[in-house]
Amino acid sequence: MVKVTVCGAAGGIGQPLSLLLKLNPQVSELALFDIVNAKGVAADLSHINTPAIVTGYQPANKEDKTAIVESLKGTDLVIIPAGVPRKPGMTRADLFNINASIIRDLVANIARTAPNAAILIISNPVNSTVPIAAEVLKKLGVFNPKKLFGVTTLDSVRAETFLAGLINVSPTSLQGKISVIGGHSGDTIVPLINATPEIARKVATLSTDQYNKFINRVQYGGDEVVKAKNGVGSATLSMAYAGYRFAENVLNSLAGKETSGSIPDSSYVYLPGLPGGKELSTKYLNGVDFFSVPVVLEGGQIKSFVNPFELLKVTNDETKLVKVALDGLSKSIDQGVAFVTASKL
Ligand SMILES: NC(=O)c1ccc[n+]([C@@H]2O[C@H](COP(=O)([O-])OP(=O)(O)OC[C@H]3O[C@@H](n4cnc5c(N)ncnc54)[C@H](O)[C@@H]3O)[C@@H](O)[C@H]2O)c1
Ligand SMILES: O=C(O)C[C@H](O)C(=O)O
Repeated sequence: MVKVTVCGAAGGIGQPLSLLLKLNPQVSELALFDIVNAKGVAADLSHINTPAIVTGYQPANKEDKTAIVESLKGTDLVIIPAGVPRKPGMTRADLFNINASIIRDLVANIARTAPNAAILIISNPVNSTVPIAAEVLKKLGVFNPKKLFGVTTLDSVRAETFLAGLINVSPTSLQGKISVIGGHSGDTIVPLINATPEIARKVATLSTDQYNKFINRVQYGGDEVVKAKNGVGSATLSMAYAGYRFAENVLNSLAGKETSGSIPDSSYVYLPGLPGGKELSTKYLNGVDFFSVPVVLEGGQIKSFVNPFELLKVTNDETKLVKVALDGLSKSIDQGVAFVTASKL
C-alpha cells in the first residue's frame, strides 16, 4: 500500500507524471493537488483500469488549507512540479521570486502533515528550491536528508540520448553506464562519461569539438525546449518521463527491490546528512553541501551514494567542469537558505 501525492498535478509536467504513476501497480492511492483543475485531472485518470485510487484536491480559496492537508495525509511520497516554468530569455534563477514561496509553503505543509514522506522536488530553480525545502524541514524539526531529493534525472536522460547519437549505441543501453552530477542549471550540470571502460573507449574517438558540443547540449538542453516551445513553457513530457523514472526508483526501493544499474540515478541531495557526505563535500566540493550524486536507495530513502571522484574515473576535463559548477551552486544554495531564514513559517 503506497500513497503518492503530486503537488502541481494539473500542470504540464503534473498531468503526464500523474498518468505514469497511475500505471504503476505499486501505487494504491494517488492524490492530486493543484490550485486549479486537480479534480478534473483526477476524474479523468480515475477511469483507467489500474488499482490506484485517484483523488483530486484543490483549495476553494487562498485561505483554504484543507485540500493540501487532505492530499498529504498518510502519504509516503510527495512529488512537486508546482510553480511557474521559464519563457525564452529567462534563466531558471529568474523563477526564484515566484517558486521559492510556493516550495516553502508546500514543504511546510508536508512537514506538518506527512513528516515521514519522501519528497521529490522538480520545481525550478532546483539548485535553490531543494535548499529551501531542507531549511523549512530543519526549522520545523523534521528534516531527514535521506528523504529529500532534487530531481535531476532529466539531465541524465538527455546525456544518455545525446551521447548515444554520437557513439552509435542505443540510448537505453547507456542508463547506468554514464552519470550526471552537480546541479540542475547550465554550467552546474556535469556529465561524467568515462566511468565504464567500454563507453570510455568510444568517447575517446570523439573530437574535442564533438565532446564540447555534447557537454554544452546537456547543460543547455532545457533552453532548446524553451526556445522551441516559444513562450508556451519548458520541458514537460521528457520531464514527466524523467521524474517518473526517479519516482519508480523510490517506489521499487519501498517494495524491497534493490537499486538497479551499475551507476544508479543521481539526485541533488544534502550531503552532510548522508553517511560520508560531509567528507565528500569537504574533500572534493569546497564545502558545497548540496550536490547531485548517484544514490542507492533502500526502503524509500537513501542508503548510500556513489562517490564520483573515487569510483567514476573523473577525467581532468570533468574536474574542470566540477570547479565551475561549484561557484554557481554555492550562490544558489545561499540564496535559498537566506530566503527561509528571512521567512516566517
Ligand atoms: N527538475 C527539472 O528537471 C525540471 C524540468 C522541467 C521543468 N521543471 C520545473 O517544473 C515546474 C513546473 O513546470 P510545468 O511545465 O509543469 O509548469 P506548469 O505551469 O505547466 O504547471 C505548474 C502547475 O503548478 C500549479 N501550481 C502553482 N502554484 C501552486 C501551488 N502553490 N500549489 C500547487 N500547485 C501550484 C499550477 O496551477 C500548474 O498547474 C517549473 O518550475 C519548471 O521550471 C523542472
Ligand atoms: O529548462 C527549464 O527551464 C526546464 C528544465 O529545468 C529543463 O531542464 O528542461
